[in-house]
Amino acid sequence: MNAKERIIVPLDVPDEDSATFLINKLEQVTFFKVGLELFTSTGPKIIDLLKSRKKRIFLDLKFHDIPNTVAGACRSAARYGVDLLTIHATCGTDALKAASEAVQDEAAKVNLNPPKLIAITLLTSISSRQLAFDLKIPLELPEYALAMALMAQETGLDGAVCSPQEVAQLRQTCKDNFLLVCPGVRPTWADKGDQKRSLTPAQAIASGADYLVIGRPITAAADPELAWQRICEELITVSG
Ligand SMILES: O=c1ccn([C@@H]2O[C@H](COP(=O)(O)O)[C@@H](O)[C@H]2O)c(=O)[nH]1
Repeated sequence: MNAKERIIVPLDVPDEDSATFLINKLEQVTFFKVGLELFTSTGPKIIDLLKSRKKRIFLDLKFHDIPNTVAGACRSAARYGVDLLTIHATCGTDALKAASEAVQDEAAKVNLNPPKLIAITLLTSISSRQLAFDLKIPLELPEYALAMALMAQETGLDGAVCSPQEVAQLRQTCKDNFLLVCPGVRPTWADKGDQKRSLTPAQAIASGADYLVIGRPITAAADPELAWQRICEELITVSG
């Protein structure tokens, strides 16, 4: 995979027209993420639109519910034929197993490739202080993120979402084929915004990330295509 294919651009916009505008501006981008804002607005229409443009799709709905409910949601998502799908690791092992079985089973029924089901370890907007004081979790942050990733791996998930600051440790400990997807990535020239545990794109790839989710540094730039190209050039120096 070349550096460009490792960048996933989130379409964090309110409607189909705004999404279409970005997709058109970013012609060379091959992988887009559809999250809560856009999917809640457009429903599956946006999936059809991206497929008609031959784009890869990360459906980032971050399921978090009881086993029966997440399994049902995963069945519905598996019918879209998307590439990546998220669930919170904190659903626990029963829900993760049910979700994983559901995507495999439903995709086979409809004769599609199952989406890679990946677990959110700890949102990249959470700091160590918030982990301790807001979430009341007594572990150190890297230890907690690793525990969530290992639980996901043991329950049969395909990968995890983690911040670039934890990815080296997860890469060392998890299996080679366990996908590691990093949001919270920021070039030195971009604003961090609400992201608390960021590294640059080149640092994240050098630390072992398979994919980088990079949104506002590209989508909020005056020239999104130029911002994307600048990031690609920075990445080529580490991954070719
Ligand atoms: O822990 C997480 C999980 C998902 N995200 C999503 O990634 C993008 C990041 O966008 P930026 O504009 O680059 O901050 C966004 O869609 C989040 O929902 C995350 O940031 N952290």
